[in-house]
Amino acid sequence: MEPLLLAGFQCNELNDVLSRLHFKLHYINSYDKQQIPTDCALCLIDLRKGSIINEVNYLVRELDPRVHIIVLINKPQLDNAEITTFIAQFAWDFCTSPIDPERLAKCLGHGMGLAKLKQQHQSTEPDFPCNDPEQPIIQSAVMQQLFRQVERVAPTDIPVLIRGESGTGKELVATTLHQQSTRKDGPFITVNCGAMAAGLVQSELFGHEKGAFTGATSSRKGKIALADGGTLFLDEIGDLPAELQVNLLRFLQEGLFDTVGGGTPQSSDVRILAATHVNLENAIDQGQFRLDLYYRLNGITIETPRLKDRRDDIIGLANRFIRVYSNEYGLATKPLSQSASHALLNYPWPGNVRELINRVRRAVVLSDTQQISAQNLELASIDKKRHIALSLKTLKDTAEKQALQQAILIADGQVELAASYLDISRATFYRLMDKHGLQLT
Ligand SMILES: Nc1ncnc2c1ncn2[C@@H]1O[C@H](COP(=O)(O)OP(=O)(O)OP(=O)(O)O)[C@@H](O)[C@H]1O
Repeated sequence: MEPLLLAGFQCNELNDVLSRLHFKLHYINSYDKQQIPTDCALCLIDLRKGSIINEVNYLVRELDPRVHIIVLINKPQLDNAEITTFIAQFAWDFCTSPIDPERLAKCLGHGMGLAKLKQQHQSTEPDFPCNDPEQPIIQSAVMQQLFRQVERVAPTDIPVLIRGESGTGKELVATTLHQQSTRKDGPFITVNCGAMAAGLVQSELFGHEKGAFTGATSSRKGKIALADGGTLFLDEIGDLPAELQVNLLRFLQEGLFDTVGGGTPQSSDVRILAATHVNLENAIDQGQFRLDLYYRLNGITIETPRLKDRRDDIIGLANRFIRVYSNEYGLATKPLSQSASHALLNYPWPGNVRELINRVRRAVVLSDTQQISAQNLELASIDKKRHIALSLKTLKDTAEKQALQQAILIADGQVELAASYLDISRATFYRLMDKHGLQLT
């Protein structure tokens, strides 16, 4: 029987549902590591009293990152930023009061089954589902959804605008669109509109004839002509100079373009994909990007999410890159330590997947123990800082709660008097009682 970890339970209301499930119930009331069964795959946390949020923040850090967490809350708590942040960061699912026993039972059964499957699979294969180093890691629901969209759009010739922060995988999406299209045997040509020298952009994109300018000793094909029969990927499209925006627009409208110094319009059969990390609508408002070009490029939009918004991909990606760089440098492939996994999952990743790659590559080279540690990833101090901040907050909250309890006791349950002992108003006293889930007995 699998242990179901239950945290924060203070009432018997759910005993019926829980007894129907064939799990070994394991209640914990303090949040230290010793109490957590090592083989638990599912954890149900009752946050309806709200006051244990700091403690459960500790708890989840002690859990194996593959443990599924299900949270119970009251509907109004959806307005509480601390609680919604916790749910967004850690929960696999949540149920709101009044709890529907059928829904909860299904949720627990499903959560346990899936978590067990993941644990079994990942213990033999760290970066399920994708073992092939050429294939993207798509374990999060949001990336699975994105790649389903890619699959549907790829076989069409509709232009696609890929938007997302730097390092989120825009180029990866573009290459996948090409590989899954009918043009896959044709060329895939990338133009980085931000990286081309201003004077050469025109010739890079459209090509030039012999003698078109000083130094043009022979004629040369541009990227548009080179992409004939395949895909042209215009990266950082927001950086394309205004003059070239006009020429590109003409090509997109008429299929024709002029080489530099050439007299006869040329044609090329290409599918256009474009990517941007800047907000093109703002660029349009500021007169830096043409609205008509925007419409031409934006047949379909695909948004690549930030890494911090797809936590389920982080461990799979890290394992992938550990393997890639261990092979590249001829080193043993090491697993991530528990603290390294937690640090990876808690870090905000401003540089997205590219930053993850850099940290893992460094860690692979620097690690001199059996496992890759948070220190090797240069995330140890960040993790510690969070611990200190959390413990300070927990200490403050605990002291506050104790002071309230003592004041109620000494004042014999008279709120006015208890509030005056603590030098706070009656309203504040009630608010704090609510925060800590205290009641007058
Ligand atoms: N899901 C994924 N699976 C495997 N590798 C990934 C994934 N997403 C991104 N990467 C890798 O991360 C790196 C950065 O991705 P990519 O270059 O596609 O990002 P980008 O959004 O185009 O970045 P930029 O805007 O800086 O050009 C690449 O090496 C890419 O292969």
